[in-house]
Amino acid sequence: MKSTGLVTDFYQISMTYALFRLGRHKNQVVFDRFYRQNPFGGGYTVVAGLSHLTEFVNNFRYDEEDIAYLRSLGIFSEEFLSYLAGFRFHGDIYAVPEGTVVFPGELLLRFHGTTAEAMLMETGLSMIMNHESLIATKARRIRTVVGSDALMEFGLRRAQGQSAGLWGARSAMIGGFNGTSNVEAGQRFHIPVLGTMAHSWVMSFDHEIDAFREYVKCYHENLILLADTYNVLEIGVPDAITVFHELKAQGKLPKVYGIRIDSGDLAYLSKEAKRMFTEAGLPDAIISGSNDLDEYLIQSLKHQGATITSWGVGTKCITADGSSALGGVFKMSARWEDGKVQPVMKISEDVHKITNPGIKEVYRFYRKDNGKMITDLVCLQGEEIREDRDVVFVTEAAPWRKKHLRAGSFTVRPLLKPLIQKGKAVKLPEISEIIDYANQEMATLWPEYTRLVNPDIMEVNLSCRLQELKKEIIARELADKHHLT
Ligand SMILES: Nc1ncnc2c1ncn2[C@@H]1O[C@H](COP(=O)(O)OP(=O)(O)OP(=O)(O)O)[C@@H](O)[C@H]1O
Ligand SMILES: O=P(O)(O)OC[C@H]1O[C@H](OP(=O)(O)OP(=O)(O)O)[C@H](O)[C@@H]1O
Ligand SMILES: O=C(O)c1cccnc1
Repeated sequence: MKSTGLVTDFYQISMTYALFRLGRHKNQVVFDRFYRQNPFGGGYTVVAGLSHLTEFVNNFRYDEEDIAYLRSLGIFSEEFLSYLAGFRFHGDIYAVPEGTVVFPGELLLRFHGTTAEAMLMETGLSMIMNHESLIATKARRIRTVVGSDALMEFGLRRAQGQSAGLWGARSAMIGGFNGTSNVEAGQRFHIPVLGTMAHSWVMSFDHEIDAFREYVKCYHENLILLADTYNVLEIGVPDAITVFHELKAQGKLPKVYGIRIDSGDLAYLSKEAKRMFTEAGLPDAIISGSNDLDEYLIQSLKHQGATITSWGVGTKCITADGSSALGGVFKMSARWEDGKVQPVMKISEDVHKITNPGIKEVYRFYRKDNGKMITDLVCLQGEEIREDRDVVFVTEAAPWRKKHLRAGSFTVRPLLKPLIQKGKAVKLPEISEIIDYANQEMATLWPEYTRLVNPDIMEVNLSCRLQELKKEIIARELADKHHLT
């Protein structure tokens, strides 16, 4: 596999070089990954990207041609270039598993390594997780409105590049799609490849009915005929009915058969088509719909009584229409000084940009009686969280607001799991397990958090000890700044 060492921003390499010259590149640090705002104005984000991330880390090295290119810039010493030539990640990464539903401000990934490792790898790590989590989230929004209908990912032709199409298709599966038209994704990730037929097939014949007849001679299952090349209700549906009657007479009508409508008024056309199929004795015919669909259009079509139960979604999912990026960030939270760990934080004029210091864990609380999610807690490593003790959450911005959980009324689990240990990736779950887990995760959220517009936002709590540590660091920094000590 190609090396990924150059998949970074130039400043990461120039800073690493400067640290190298100072002899500080091997200092140990901890970085946190989190995001500040849900995409699409929604109530959550779905984590995706860890499989790609482990590939990225495994291949993070500088090959001869990478070194030759860096040498050609005429900036770096030979000593530094030979350090890069031997560079490998030896640290640890803990991450919230793919398919987990997460919220703004909470810790999603904790990176332990040298300063050089953190700097060189930050950009690629963020790029992968921001992209794939964004697509998984868009897909999940679409899944929440289609219910149990079939959902096909059709976006490759409109994806922003091959890699976005490939990894986007995998992310869409984590977000709840049933399969993809992207054949490379089927091969790489063992996910179902699905599809119907294009106008080019119908237009390769003089008459639409010939195109349908030849297709059903060749294929005997999943016979979804594209019915809108000429006129859905006057030509497409009658032709499909004729062909399905012919198959029925031969005892060859499969379980899955029907039409796809890709233009016009999808509500009206699908209702009429369903009526025509039913009157023709084909009530099981599936009506599939596509054409620039997204979660809002599908919701509207359902409200209009559309009879579509199989949805093809391309452009709007693969390009994450409505939110061009997930703004996940990667910030230092601790560093080692003279063998001792020092919590650090970014103090900003903009209160939203203040970070949380120290080595932290994140816990999720569920109601014991119905399994629904209650809240999340970010705390310092070593804080004891137990199901047999009461827990009190204190709102950071309004300390008079307290929420009590009685011992025995909740279950709790840590969200971060080891992803890379001493530079080696742990075995990740199969995609089918990730998909099952993602579906279970969503089921723990009340619908108030999953509605498309103005959803409730799950509160992420900071433990009292973490809040204290933050206050201490801020007070110390401000005192230093104003020479008060
Ligand atoms: N009943 C409906 N209510 C709301 N929007 C609909 C309805 N039916 C279709 N749409 C959506 O309206 C948009 C425009 O549909 P239209 O058939 O005009 O598409 P088009 O892109 O012009 O057609 P074509 O794909 O043939 O070029 C599409 O996104 C389509 O999914
Ligand atoms: O609409 P999307 O959600 O992106 O789904 C994928 C689209 O790709 C195909 O269209 P094609 O490229 O043939 O062009 P068309 O829009 O003219 O049908 C297909 O017929 C869908 O309309
Ligand atoms: O299989 C299909 O129907 C399909 C595939 C890609 C794009 N549009 C439709």
